[in-house]
Amino acid sequence: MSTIYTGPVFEMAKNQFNSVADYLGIAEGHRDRLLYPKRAITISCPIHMDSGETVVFQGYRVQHHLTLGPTKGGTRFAPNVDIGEVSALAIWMSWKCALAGLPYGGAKGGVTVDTHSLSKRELESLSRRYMQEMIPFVGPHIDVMAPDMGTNEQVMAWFMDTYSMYQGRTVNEIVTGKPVSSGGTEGRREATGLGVAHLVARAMERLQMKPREATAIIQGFGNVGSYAALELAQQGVKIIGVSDHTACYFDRKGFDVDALVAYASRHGSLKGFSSEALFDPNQLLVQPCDILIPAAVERVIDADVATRLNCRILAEAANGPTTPEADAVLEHRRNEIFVIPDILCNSGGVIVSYFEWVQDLQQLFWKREEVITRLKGLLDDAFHRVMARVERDEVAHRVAAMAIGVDKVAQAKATRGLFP
Ligand SMILES: NC(=O)C1=CN([C@@H]2O[C@H](COP(=O)(O)OP(=O)(O)OC[C@H]3O[C@@H](n4cnc5c(N)ncnc54)[C@H](OP(=O)(O)O)[C@@H]3O)[C@@H](O)[C@H]2O)C=CC1
Ligand SMILES: O=C(O)CCC(=O)C(=O)O
Repeated sequence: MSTIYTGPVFEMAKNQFNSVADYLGIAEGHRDRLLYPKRAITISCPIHMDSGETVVFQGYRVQHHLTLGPTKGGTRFAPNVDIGEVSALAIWMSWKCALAGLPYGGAKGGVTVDTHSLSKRELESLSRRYMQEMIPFVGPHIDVMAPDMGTNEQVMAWFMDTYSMYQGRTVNEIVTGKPVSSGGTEGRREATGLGVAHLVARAMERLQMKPREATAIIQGFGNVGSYAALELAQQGVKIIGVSDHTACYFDRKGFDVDALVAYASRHGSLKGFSSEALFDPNQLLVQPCDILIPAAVERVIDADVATRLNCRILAEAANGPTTPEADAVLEHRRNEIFVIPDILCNSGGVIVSYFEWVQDLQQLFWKREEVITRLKGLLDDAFHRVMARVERDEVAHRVAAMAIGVDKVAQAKATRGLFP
């Protein structure tokens, strides 16, 4: 099939899917309908810049499948966003939601933009224009957006407000990851990082590792990386390496995570935090540690890096950090490195987004404790199902996790009449 879906990130999602389809015995003739997105929307967002000129930004939204309910997924504002990347991210959302047992298909959206170059007013204009252009294609029972790289609670509030003004009433349930004051839920801000740390704790239990003796390195110090660091530090794990786009630090003595978070929120990045601990970002992932957490962009662990990894647990907080070639290396190293695959590892975010959507639809709001208890329950359930499959079929952790997700979507399509 010739398609618009191209590029290295899409090829990765396709390659992973085909490996899982081989394992599940899905016939060739049924694969395209499971893999290729149902809808891909491309928009142009003309924005009046502070300079007086008008700049047109390209935006996307890809809705992967509609079999289990509305589609769900984040919106990414980043310089290299393209239709292939967004489609891969939407496909991964589908397997992630199905693995967690959420009544959603996957979606993802984005705008090709470097948000660091925008003023707050320009960012608001772009956010509002993006949602305005998407109004015909989204809805609380069609497609529900959320934050991803480069977007945050404020952007979600602008999305919600733009959609609500069009409807003439407040429609909280159109997006998740909103501020609590605008119909957001307690716990969503920290949900992804907290979920990562919770699953790392489960992995440590299985490996009989003690958190107070463990060290961690985290690449990416935004929403996910910073909350994962805070939660792991609470467990007693020593954070010995951190990085963002602007700086990279490594110190075997460990960092004061509260100080890192306070610095990053005051300065907008980690740049300037320390001059003694500055480190080469290209060497960070291969430093010796117990827990390695890529929490930034895709494809940072290729075959070469995988060969040189020096960790016991690889917790994939980012989407798609590990290439299929690296997976082949990790398969040989399966007794050395315990992988928590992305669609399991970072699923805490969409799980609490689901809770937010449910609360908004009911206009009945839960206490933080209830949100977190339910989150941990769903994460534990998914973790145990993945581990049971790994043990039963002796497959890699990623294959087991994806197989549960793909199988659920395939079964739903079959009962609705896709497969004869
Ligand atoms: N937010 C969520 O709820 C969820 C996010 N994810 C995934 O987690 C990852 C991070 O998302 P999120 O934390 O929300 O995004 P943010 O935009 O909040 O943070 C991204 C972080 O990654 C850093 N970064 C970007 N490029 C690089 C690089 N090449 N090397 C090192 N650091 C880099 C950024 O640095 P700087 O600020 O300097 O640019 C920033 O610290 C993404 O893969 C996302 O898809 C998955 C599930 C849910
Ligand atoms: O919270 C959500 O709905 C989606 C989060 C997301 O984009 C992701 O899990 O990759």
